[in-house]
Amino acid sequence: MKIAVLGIGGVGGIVGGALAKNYTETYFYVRGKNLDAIRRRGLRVRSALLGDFTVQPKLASDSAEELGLMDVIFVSCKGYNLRAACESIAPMIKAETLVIPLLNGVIVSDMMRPMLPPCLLADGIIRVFSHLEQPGHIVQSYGPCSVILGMRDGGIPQKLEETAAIVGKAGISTTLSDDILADSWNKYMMMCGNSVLFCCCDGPAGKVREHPGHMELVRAVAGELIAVAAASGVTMPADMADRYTENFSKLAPEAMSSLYRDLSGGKPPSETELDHIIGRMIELGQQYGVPTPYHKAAYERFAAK
Ligand SMILES: NC(=O)C1=CN([C@@H]2O[C@H](COP(=O)(O)OP(=O)(O)OC[C@H]3O[C@@H](n4cnc5c(N)ncnc54)[C@H](OP(=O)(O)O)[C@@H]3O)[C@@H](O)[C@H]2O)C=CC1
Ligand SMILES: CC(C)(CO)C(=O)C(=O)O
Repeated sequence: MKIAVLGIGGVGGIVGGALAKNYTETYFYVRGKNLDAIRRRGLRVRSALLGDFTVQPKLASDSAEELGLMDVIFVSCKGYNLRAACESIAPMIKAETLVIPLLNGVIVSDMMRPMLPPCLLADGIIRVFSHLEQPGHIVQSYGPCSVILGMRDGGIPQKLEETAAIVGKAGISTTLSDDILADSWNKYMMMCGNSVLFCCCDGPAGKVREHPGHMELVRAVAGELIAVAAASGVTMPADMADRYTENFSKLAPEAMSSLYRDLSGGKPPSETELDHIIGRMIELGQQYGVPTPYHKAAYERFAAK
């Protein structure tokens, strides 16, 4: 099976690096200085989980035509690049190609379906902290790296099973899920909910917790997510709001999400995942007639900057 990874940044770099080291039919869709560096010196990975190594994939290219048709494509760009990324990989897709987004967000496959030619489209959820240190150099300095893969309809096609086995053998703990909708909402709840809280209070977890009445705020944000999930047909566990509130109370005071880090660091909102993460929740709320006032407040606080 030919497996391509689009976007050799924090996520694509660790997944692509692990694959290239362990699986010969690995291809990178990568561009710019990153492509130049990988062509010259290979991809250097410094990972708390996988160790330090340098690898060359079978081929690294910014040309879909040169890479050719693929059996599997992991998509690991940021949300604001998703449409362009889907257009870029179209020539690599045949009807049997399995496309797996690893982006944050909720059921990203729903967003991608109209952007792609007919293909098998899965959802992927990755838990990792990794980044592109400099062109051709990926760092995962601490923590685990795990992936959950599944199809929106709950089925597990053979190609997904084979892909999970290959990623697992490459050292990344990989689970197949027959309820990826619930898994996706579960991670989104944390990523989106936390980002809303950081944005509303304009600070990390410690600053949110300094606010009098912050417990009510945390519960209200969780409530919006749970209500929209329910309206879309996904029932979260009955104690979800309690679990979410408890987990938030345990975050390190300096904890923040990548979205809030980007926004508070002054990146233009269009170069962050504000629309992809918080904007999407507002859209889903509108679609299902569920009010999302805290998501709107967080969004508006940064959208106009
Ligand atoms: N980093 C992490 O620890 C985690 C990230 N995530 C999520 O994973 C997703 C990816 O994040 P992350 O890896 O950090 O992002 P990065 O910005 O580090 O990497 C994204 C890469 O995609 C490349 N890219 C974008 N569009 C294209 C394209 N059309 N063709 C080729 N390459 C392209 C970018 O290249 P270029 O610079 O040329 O645009 C960049 O190298 C996000 O949704 C994020 O929220 C989820 C869990 C953890
Ligand atoms: C949830 C977390 C912190 C790590 O997976 C993340 O995805 C992010 O902040 O972008």
